Amino acid sequence: MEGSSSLRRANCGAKGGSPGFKVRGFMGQQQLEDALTGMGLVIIPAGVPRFPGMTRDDLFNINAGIVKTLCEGIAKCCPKAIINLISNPVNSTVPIAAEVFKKAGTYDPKRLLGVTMLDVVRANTFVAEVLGLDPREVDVPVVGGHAGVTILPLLSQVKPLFSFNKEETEHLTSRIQNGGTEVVEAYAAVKFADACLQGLRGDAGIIQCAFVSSQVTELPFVASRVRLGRNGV
Ligand SMILES: NC(=O)c1ccc[n+]([C@@H]2O[C@H](COP(=O)([O-])OP(=O)(O)OC[C@H]3O[C@@H](n4cnc5c(N)ncnc54)[C@H](O)[C@@H]3O)[C@@H](O)[C@H]2O)c1
Ligand SMILES: O=C(O)C[C@H](O)C(=O)O
Repeated sequence: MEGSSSLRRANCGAKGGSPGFKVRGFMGQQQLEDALTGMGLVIIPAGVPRFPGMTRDDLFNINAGIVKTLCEGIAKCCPKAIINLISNPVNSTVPIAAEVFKKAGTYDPKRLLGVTMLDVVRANTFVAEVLGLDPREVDVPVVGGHAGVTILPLLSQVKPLFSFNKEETEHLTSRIQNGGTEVVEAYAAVKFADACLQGLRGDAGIIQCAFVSSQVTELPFVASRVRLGRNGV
């Protein structure tokens, strides 16, 4: 077995038990072929996530190798599968997968996709906030890549149509481009608060935790200062 690597495989149409599918687990390089053989869709979220202060590019050295290995397995065991790459940096893991498939002679650009839907969901949410609408009523086309300035929200094409001024356009573009960083920092803050609460168990006294975002200063929930008492109050 190789570390904590794990692969999950869902079989649609299995009999009995859960309605319509069952999940099986596989571990390590030696079970990779069993996990992949016969698959029509492979979704890859394997690899390390980033921490505050990191860019997605900082994940390249580890995740590139993981994606390469998995794609070599796909080329061998399920060359016709549709591949959804979630592992970051998506801007690089998709080209890595493409090169693996080209080398194996199985490359089909229509079956290789980088997952960037979060950019669209966040764009709809942030624009809806400005317009005072439900995000489900808003449609913001987002093109380009999945990192910083490569994420390009087409604010002139928003539905319902709206003409944003320069300040709104700059604010929304920046927030959409940095939405992932916002989430990474908020998640770290929540984990930190949780660790503080765990640490308080059985302790008398009060500790103070400062959550200071390095990049996103507008967000009250990221750049907040919390005072935690013995019961987390
Ligand atoms: N494209 C997107 O929209 C998007 C969204 C969220 C996360 N991500 C990226 O997805 C990746 C995973 O993020 P996460 O938050 O789920 O991390 P996580 O640490 O919660 O999960 C990663 C999983 O990968 C597994 N893993 C590690 N090495 C592996 C290997 N060699 N083979 C198979 N599995 C392996 C780990 O055991 C773990 O279960 C990160 O690179 C993150 O940046 C992308
Ligand atoms: O930003 C990240 O590191 C995770 C993911 O790519 C995201 O956009 O939320």
